[in-house]
Amino acid sequence: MDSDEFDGDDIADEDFIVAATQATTPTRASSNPNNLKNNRAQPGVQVSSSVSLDSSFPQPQPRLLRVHEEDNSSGSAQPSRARAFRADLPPEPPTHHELDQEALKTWVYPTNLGPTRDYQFSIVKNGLFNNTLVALPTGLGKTFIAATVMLNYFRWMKAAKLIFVAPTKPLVSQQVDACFHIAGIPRSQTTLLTGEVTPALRAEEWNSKRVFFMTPQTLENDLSSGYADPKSIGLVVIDEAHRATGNYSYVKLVAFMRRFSNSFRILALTATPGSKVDAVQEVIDGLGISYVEIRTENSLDIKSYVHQRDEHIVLLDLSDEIILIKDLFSKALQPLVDKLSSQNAYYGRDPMALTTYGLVKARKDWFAGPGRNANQGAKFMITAIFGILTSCNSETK
Ligand SMILES: Nc1ncnc2c1ncn2[C@@H]1O[C@H](COP(=O)(O)OP(=O)(O)OP(=O)(O)O)[C@@H](O)[C@H]1O
Repeated sequence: MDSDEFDGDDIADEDFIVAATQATTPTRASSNPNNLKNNRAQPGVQVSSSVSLDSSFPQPQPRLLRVHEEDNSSGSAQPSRARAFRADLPPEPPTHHELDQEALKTWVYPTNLGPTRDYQFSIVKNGLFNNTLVALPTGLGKTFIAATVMLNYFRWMKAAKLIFVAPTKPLVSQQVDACFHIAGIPRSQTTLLTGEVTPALRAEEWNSKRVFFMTPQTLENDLSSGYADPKSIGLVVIDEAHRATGNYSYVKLVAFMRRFSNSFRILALTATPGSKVDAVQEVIDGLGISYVEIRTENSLDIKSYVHQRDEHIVLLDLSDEIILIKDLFSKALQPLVDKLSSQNAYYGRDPMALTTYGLVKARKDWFAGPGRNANQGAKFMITAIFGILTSCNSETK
């Protein structure tokens, strides 16, 4: 997991908590889109004995707990936190996805990694029924959590597509592995779609497969070029979700999907949610998050799983090639940065010192201040420049 946070500050654990608790989660209907039978204010859960999945699942079977959702108000393993006035909302229309009514009665939880960890169980439980942002320090099993949520949506939905997106191919491959080995999602139903896959094969895969592992850019392309039908998507798992700000693909693809469908679940995962309220809020707003699960290394329920780190910092000089690339990048971006500066929209002059958060904030400030009375042309230009610099900035970090 890389550590590119918004402003390059070291993030203090207290800041995580303060930022996440001060950020607000929207309660609009779209944050809770599926209206699955289980998609109501969270009832208590009961854990029955271990059972295996139905016979359509491949061997070797993962060991699973089968959990029955029951309408009881007692016995909840975890007290439900702020259920944000959901009862005040009008009933949601039923989902258009075809559901397996029998499978909907339970959700399953793999136990083949070892004893159940309470924090993972609780995060999975909430992630299944809410559009959730999970902030969990590195190495504590986000991959497992994602695989388990994917497994349940795979069972519940008969034909809907389930998508895992991560910014790099290695992160995508790690999840493919977990879905096969931990969750036992059938290999025949999954595909890893990189940019190199030919258009003909892409169309074929979108027609025949159910579980997709991709980078956000490839998903964005497939949605806009019509290979992927946004209405067919039932779950999107977003890794490295702290990137979901500004013009980054994550935000664009979720916005695009919501134009066609409100009936898909979002599970967003990150180890570095951002230390500022605004930054976390932007991720929440950008993805339509309705629930936040946040842990730091000091959280009581994860403390015993956090290993002491032995850190040796080795500073390496940049290679000549990297220095040349940085130089060229900097020269290419300089005119844009100068333009912003001449419009009083950004005060820094060094393209390599830009930060995503700084750009987002400067854009907001400009529109609220100097740019408020600017003509339409100037507004378009400033928006375009901020857009280009934000996406280039993600690449240079
Ligand atoms: N419940 C569990 N029991 C035993 N081992 C586990 C459990 N959950 C996760 N692990 C193991 O912990 C290790 C780290 O898990 P994983 O890679 O999912 O963490 P992560 O939070 O995704 O890390 P990163 O932030 O680096 O992506 C893996 O070897 C995984 O098998």
